[in-house]
Amino acid sequence: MDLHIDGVTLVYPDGEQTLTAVDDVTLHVPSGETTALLGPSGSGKSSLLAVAGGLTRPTSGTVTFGDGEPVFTPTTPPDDATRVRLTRIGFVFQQPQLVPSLTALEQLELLSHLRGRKPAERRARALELLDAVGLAPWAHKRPGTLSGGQRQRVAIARALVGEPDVLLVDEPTSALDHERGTEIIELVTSLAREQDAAMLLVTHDESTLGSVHRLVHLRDGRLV
Ligand SMILES: Nc1ncnc2c1ncn2[C@@H]1O[C@H](COP(=O)(O)OP(=O)(O)OP(=O)(O)O)[C@@H](O)[C@H]1O
Repeated sequence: MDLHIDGVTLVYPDGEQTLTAVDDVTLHVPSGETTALLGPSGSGKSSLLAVAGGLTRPTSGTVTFGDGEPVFTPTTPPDDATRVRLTRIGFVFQQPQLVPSLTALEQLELLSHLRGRKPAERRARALELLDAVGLAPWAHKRPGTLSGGQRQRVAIARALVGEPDVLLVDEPTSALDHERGTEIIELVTSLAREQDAAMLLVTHDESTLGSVHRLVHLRDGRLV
């Protein structure tokens, strides 16, 4: 489903003053495509992703999926935002943020459970995705015995397990070497395309971006 960010501004309180982290950004990511968001440190990339994912309410502007009503606005109640996050958005963060005591398979099954899937469906879907990210042989391993790249693959599979409309990915390769980083970006872009999810990817590293559809640059909170 398409992701529409329309006229989004995010202002943080900053002592006596305010700081405009995102300044009137309008961005459209078509279903099945990946847009990479580049820009120097502090330019507002993570802030824009937080608004797109309903983690932070915009000060003004809206976020809409497909041609429905806006899902995130300055007045969206927190419970509504939580429900949209759980059912329609997949997140991949810089650190995989896996549960240490759960196996790769269980990490995915837990999320499916939270999304209300039936047990038999959960297992089949989790195994299918672990296979898609090349981790079928590691399905019963816990995060402590996986490599950094393998852990990030589990996080990608987990983000996709609920068939999200929108996939939001923040610097997924910062803990990996260049070759692993390129592989991870290619993998997540191709899975998003297969599932018809609109994907917004934040990164510093332009050299890993051969597989994305569009690059946009942010500077001082504005698209340039
Ligand atoms: N919770 C917050 N409260 C106040 N100011 C914030 C908050 N989060 C971020 N900022 C400020 O907003 C601006 C944009 O930060 P943001 O983290 O979005 O940038 P970024 O482009 O993602 O940076 P990086 O590449 O270093 O992660 C910065 O000036 C930052 O200091």
